[in-house]
Amino acid sequence: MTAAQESLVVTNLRVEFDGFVAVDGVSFDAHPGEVRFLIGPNGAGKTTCIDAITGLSKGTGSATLGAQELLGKPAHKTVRLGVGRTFQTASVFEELTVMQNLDIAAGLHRSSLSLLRARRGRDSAIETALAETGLSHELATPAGILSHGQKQWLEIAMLLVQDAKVLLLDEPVAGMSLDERTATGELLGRIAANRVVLVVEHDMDFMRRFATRVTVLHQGKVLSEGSVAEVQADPRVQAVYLGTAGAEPLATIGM
Ligand SMILES: Nc1ncnc2c1ncn2[C@@H]1O[C@H](COP(=O)(O)OP(=O)(O)OP(=O)(O)O)[C@@H](O)[C@H]1O
Repeated sequence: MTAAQESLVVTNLRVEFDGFVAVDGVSFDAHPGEVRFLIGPNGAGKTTCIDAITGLSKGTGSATLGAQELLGKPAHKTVRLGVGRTFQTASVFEELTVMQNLDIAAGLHRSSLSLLRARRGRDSAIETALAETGLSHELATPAGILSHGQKQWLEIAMLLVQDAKVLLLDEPVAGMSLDERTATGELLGRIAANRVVLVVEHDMDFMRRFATRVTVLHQGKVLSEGSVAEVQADPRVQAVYLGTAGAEPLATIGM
């Protein structure tokens, strides 16, 4: 796969819903080679940031991938520019096999009938995505009976097959076992080598283990940014996680 080494740069992003400012002047950047985390208590504006970047919500300010402005583009054009995302609930085709899901992602324009037939040859992007995500032994498995973790990995594999330059992952380890979380963290580290990987996550243990850089949002604004150690040591972050309903207690996040 040949994803370009372009960075995602978000500048002064603002999203308003009927007068309520959900994202208020947020700036951050994410580069290939790092596993970037966006954390914050419930309602901090994390998902809304991703929605704005991917064209699902209207935002002002700027979000660029290389020289391309993403804001204001419809969602399908953002996808074509190489920006892929996953949702908290995996959105795979449950009745189709792993291979058929990947075929669809690869945009191989086959008839419905041929999609239902076992395939002989596989293209190299699919081979690589299968190997990366550890799904090579599940080719013929209907996606609906994959484990929760495997469904998330299939979604990631679908983005890899599309050669996404940016992967925006919304709570990718929610509901996963500890082993699946570890496997996911290791997967993210591998695929981030030449792509932008931005993870929205509530799981603080996962964040501590796998984040290379973290932005903390609170009430629509950037509260803190830095390495895991830096944001954990930031008294403003500690105060938010101590005093905000819905946030995990400090003991859980190790602050
Ligand atoms: N379509 C919408 N219309 C109105 N308000 C919205 C809409 N989407 C989000 N919001 C509000 O914007 C704020 C930020 O929501 P968002 O989902 O981005 O937070 P979050 O940090 O992702 O939270 P969580 O961790 O709970 O998913 C919340 O107060 C939410 O209720």
